[in-house]
Amino acid sequence: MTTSTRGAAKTPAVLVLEDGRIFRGRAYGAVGETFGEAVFSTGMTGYQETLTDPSYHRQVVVMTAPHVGNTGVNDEDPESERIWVAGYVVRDPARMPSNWRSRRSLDDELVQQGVVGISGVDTRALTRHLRERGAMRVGIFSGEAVADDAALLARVKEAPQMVGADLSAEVATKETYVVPAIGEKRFTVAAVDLGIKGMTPHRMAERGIEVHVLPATATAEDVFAVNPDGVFFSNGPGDPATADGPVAVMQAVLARRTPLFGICFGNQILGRALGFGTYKLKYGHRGINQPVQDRTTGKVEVTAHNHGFAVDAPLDKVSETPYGRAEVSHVCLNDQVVEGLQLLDQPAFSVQYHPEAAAGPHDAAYLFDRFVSLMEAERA
Ligand SMILES: NC(=O)CC[C@H](N)C(=O)O
Repeated sequence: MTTSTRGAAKTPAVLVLEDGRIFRGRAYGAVGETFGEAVFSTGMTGYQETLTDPSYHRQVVVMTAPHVGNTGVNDEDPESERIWVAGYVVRDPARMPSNWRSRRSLDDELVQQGVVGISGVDTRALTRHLRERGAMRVGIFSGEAVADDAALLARVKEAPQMVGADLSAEVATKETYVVPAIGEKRFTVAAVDLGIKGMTPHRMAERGIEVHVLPATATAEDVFAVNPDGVFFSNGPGDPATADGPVAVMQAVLARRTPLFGICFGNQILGRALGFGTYKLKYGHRGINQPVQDRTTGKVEVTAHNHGFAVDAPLDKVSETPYGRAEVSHVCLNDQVVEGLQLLDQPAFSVQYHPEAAAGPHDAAYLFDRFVSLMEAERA
């Protein structure tokens, strides 16, 4: 591994997809090797939020925006304590970052955190390949890790798959912590951390909520011990089909009829708790300009997404579930994928996308207000 970005920029690197397609470029960030699921993000801004989103654990992120790193790295925008992406693929890294908040270059930050990346890749061709063939395993190799292509391909094929991956406990807090309400405290929420982003409790705190963030392994007793007005299930990495523990906790919350809100992985958990299945999308939704319709109001919002799986629920009818009637409340207008669920007989709902908007448009901020309204109604 090198700490000299200047040196790394000259180090050859190779990206090997599991179907044998190979892209050559130069080392970006740390020199070495890494493996993960290759996914692409179409966000033109917000690379710090992307890199530090725990939902990207074990994924190698390909940026479709051609210039990355232009605004450097600041201390305000990270969504967690560290970079979580397994690897980073860019076309043309900034040679000279410039922004009033910038503290260091993205290249240096990747080196410091040991994140292996590659630059100089035709990210448009790579993205088209992933759109056609679907998300798949990938390896990035630079420096001494470079070997003959067949040997590298064999190693990529040995890497773990995303289907069946149970990853929340690897990224979530080990200890409960409290994010205090900003201003007057109005509600207490128990938030089950499956890979939570920092902006999520912040958006609740802004609304007078004291947020108790609990580990992914929290039991229903742990959740109720907080005496919550509402319960929240966060975003997170991995395959929702493996999340039996959080599904059981959510079912206990539904049985008590405590107001409930879920984001992303939390939406998938609600789907499973209601008896729906989940499935892997061909190449997922990752970006900050995805059009979603709120079917309860008819309004279309532009939203931030990061999901590779989705809930399999009927779009055209109300479903009977063990917890009363449920319906699909939000749908993605690009591909009709389920983007939200709501119960009709009790205060519970979730969305597959990111109303905390870090990074992303703020169109969906009203969902935090909807959660507050459910808690208000329960109290009235
Ligand atoms: N951001 C998330 O919560 C992602 C959820 C899940 N890991 C998926 O890929 O669909």
